Amino acid sequence: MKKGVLLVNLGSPDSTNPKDVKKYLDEFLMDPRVIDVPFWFRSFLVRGIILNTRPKKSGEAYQKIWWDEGSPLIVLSERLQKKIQEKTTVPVALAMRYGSMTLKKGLQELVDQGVDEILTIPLYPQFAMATTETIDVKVEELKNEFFPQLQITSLPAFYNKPEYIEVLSKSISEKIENLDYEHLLFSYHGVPERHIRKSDITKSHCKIDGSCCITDSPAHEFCYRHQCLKTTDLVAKKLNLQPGTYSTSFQSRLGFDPWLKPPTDRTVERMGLEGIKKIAIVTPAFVSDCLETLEEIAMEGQEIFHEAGGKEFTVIPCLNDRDDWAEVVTGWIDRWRIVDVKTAIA
Ligand SMILES: C=CC1=C(C)c2cc3[nH]c(cc4nc(cc5[nH]c(cc1n2)c(C)c5CCC(=O)O)C(CCC(=O)O)=C4C)c(C)c3C=C
Ligand SMILES: [Fe+2]
Ligand SMILES: [Fe+2]
Repeated sequence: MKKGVLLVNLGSPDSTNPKDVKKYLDEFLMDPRVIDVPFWFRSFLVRGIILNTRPKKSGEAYQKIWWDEGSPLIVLSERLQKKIQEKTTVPVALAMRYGSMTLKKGLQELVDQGVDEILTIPLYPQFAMATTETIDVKVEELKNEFFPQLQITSLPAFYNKPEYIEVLSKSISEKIENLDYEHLLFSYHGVPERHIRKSDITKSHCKIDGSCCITDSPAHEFCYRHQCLKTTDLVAKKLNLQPGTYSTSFQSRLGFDPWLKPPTDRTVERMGLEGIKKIAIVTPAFVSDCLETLEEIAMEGQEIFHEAGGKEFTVIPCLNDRDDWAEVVTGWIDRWRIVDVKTAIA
């Protein structure tokens, strides 16, 4: 069998034009694993309310971060794919869960190169319904409909893998080692609390309180909150961060349901109001810099901090196409090529 790899990231609109943003947001927000309510209600919320105003606002936000080559998330993912391809003999393609760089095209690209066994690598460190699960489900649908001959496996979330923690920690220490910061904030993309309960395979563990995510349970394999807290904890141990000098928050809330807490914007504001002058912020739910890091954190977050009295706001870049990160992913691919997926990421 000939093996190939499909890297998968979230996707971006084709341009910052509100028409393109609307098309992209429609596909994204109509995904039942992103807005997980019955179809009629999702349709009413997304097509009847959100898409009337959001595309213009989001288009303006995208304009602030857009590069000459296109969306940062896409360009950075392409650079990573090229670097990995230079390091391995296995064909490596790239696709997005939403937008024009579809999963179908990515799978087809590998099939055209004679590949019949594929490892998909969702470029998300932590499992969530709205990240890893939606990719796995869509790939399965496409396999059943168009590529029944393919054997496909998915790389599980790597939130706690030593080689990932090592490069993430290194990327942070490079930025903060000579920095006189007072607090390091780990800001993860938020999800509605309901998503966490739905993903609880034990149906009894997740209380979304101070204890469940640090009490051993099989639920953790699919608990986004546990996995975010664990990533923070492992990095803190690696960097020898002292208690009280770092914390975790969740950004990008949308809608009125309860989302994971504490929210990043309120946390940053509170720190400024409490007299903290210098903070550093890292965004480990994102492997590539994107709207959520370049605009929501580096621009909006910084403004909120300054308005609340803060002075220095240092944003740590995502792993993007760092050489050591490309090496780590290539290591997983090569171990999968020689043995299997469990060994690859053991
Ligand atoms: C109900 C809404 C959303 C959920 C749940 C959600 C989860 C989620 N998203 C990411 C990663 C990214 N999200 C990005 C943009 C973005 N996210 C939402 C909504 C939800 N995300 C919206 C509406 C948008 C679009 C922008 C906007 O209008 O504000 C991006 C950036 C994409 C880019 O082109 O740069 C990323 C990346 C994760 C990891 C996640 C769950 C863990
Ligand atoms: Fe999102
Ligand atoms: Fe939990």
